[in-house]
Amino acid sequence: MKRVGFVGWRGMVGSVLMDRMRAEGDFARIGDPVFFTTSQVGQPGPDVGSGSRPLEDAGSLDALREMDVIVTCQGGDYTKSMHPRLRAAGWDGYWIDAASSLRMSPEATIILDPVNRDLIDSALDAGRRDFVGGNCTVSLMLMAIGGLFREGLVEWVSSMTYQAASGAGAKNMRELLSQMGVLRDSVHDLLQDPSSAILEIDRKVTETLRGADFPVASFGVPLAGSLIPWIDTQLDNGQSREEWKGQAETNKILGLGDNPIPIDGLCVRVGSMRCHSQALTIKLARDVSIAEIEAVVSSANDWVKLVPNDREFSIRELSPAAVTGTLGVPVGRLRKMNMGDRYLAAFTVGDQLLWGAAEPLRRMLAILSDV
Ligand SMILES: NC(=O)C1=CN([C@@H]2O[C@H](COP(=O)(O)OP(=O)(O)OC[C@H]3O[C@@H](n4cnc5c(N)ncnc54)[C@H](OP(=O)(O)O)[C@@H]3O)[C@@H](O)[C@H]2O)C=CC1
Ligand SMILES: N[C@@H](CC(=O)OP(=O)(O)O)C(=O)O
Repeated sequence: MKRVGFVGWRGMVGSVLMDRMRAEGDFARIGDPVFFTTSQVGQPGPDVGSGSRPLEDAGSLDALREMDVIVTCQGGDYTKSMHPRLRAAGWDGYWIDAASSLRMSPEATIILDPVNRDLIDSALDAGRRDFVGGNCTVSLMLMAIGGLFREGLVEWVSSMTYQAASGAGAKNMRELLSQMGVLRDSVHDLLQDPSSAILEIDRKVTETLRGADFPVASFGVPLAGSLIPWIDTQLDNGQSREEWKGQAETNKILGLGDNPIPIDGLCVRVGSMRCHSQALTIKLARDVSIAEIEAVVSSANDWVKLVPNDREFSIRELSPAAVTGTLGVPVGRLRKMNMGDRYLAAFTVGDQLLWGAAEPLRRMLAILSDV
């Protein structure tokens, strides 16, 4: 792997990717990293160990065609604009992408190597060149309960999500914090006074939340002190696109094309910064003991972490506050439900910028270094 081009490296997902690559010493394995930009051509690029060079033009087919591998975190519009033209021009390098645009293309493989390394290897053997990170919610769910799928224990899954502001972008993370600040400021004086009436505080907060001045430019509606029960666009069947991805991408990642496992649920945005959480209802293919389920879940990969179904462990270890910024994917609240012995409850949390976005890309690049 000689020349690796990075596009979108200074965005939110790209920055997480760069941090992880630095932390793992990945740049030392890349002969010649080349950094591109859509807006800062010629400005100094990052120094990843061999000095800074001017940024190249991410819109230049000629410059991109020089690359053996292109890693892009620039977004779907960029992919739609550049990828077909590069391929049409005969470029046969590897394209590693964080955006969703190419995911369901028959030519593309969705990458989550702790779960589907076999599919990735088969795709490489077959000469495939497009490798795309999965939707964050899907990847995190599979990192958590991939063992149950692997053992054929899943008949269907319903995933109810609690998704972080980061999934909507950097501006949205800022807006969430601004909203929190505005709410707090609106009752600053009342909060100083321990004897003030809580219903008066609540009334003021609600008034602020609904006020014309409340900062909602990015989300369109309040998120702090509220939630948003819709993520991504609206489909004709009543699902949101985020909900549609659950079944479509999971089955593609697992290579279950002809025999898809039903997966559905409601996706909800909550006031978490960068961790997505999911409450799962899993219909088991057969009645299996909780001890067996725990063994299967916890042995699936190096990052899944079983949290005992115990109050103290759950509130301390199974939350965005505990997980944010880490690669661990805790799974807990594992218990059989009132509906019957084949109905399993689970709760899982994961950092959506790490396993949900940057980490599968980083690892794909590492796999290519060994090809
Ligand atoms: N956010 C998420 O959770 C996930 C996102 N993705 C995919 O990744 C894509 C990129 O997402 P994300 O990283 O959130 O996008 P960002 O908006 O953070 O970054 C995208 C690009 O915006 C440009 N940019 C303009 N101003 C700035 C600035 N002040 N700081 C940094 N970059 C700036 C940069 O391009 P340039 O240098 O060329 O100007 C950058 O590469 C998404 O479109 C999506 O397809 C995938 C999984 C999860
Ligand atoms: N849609 C996700 C983030 C994301 O970028 O997803 P995708 O990579 O599937 O477009 C969210 O809002 O939380």
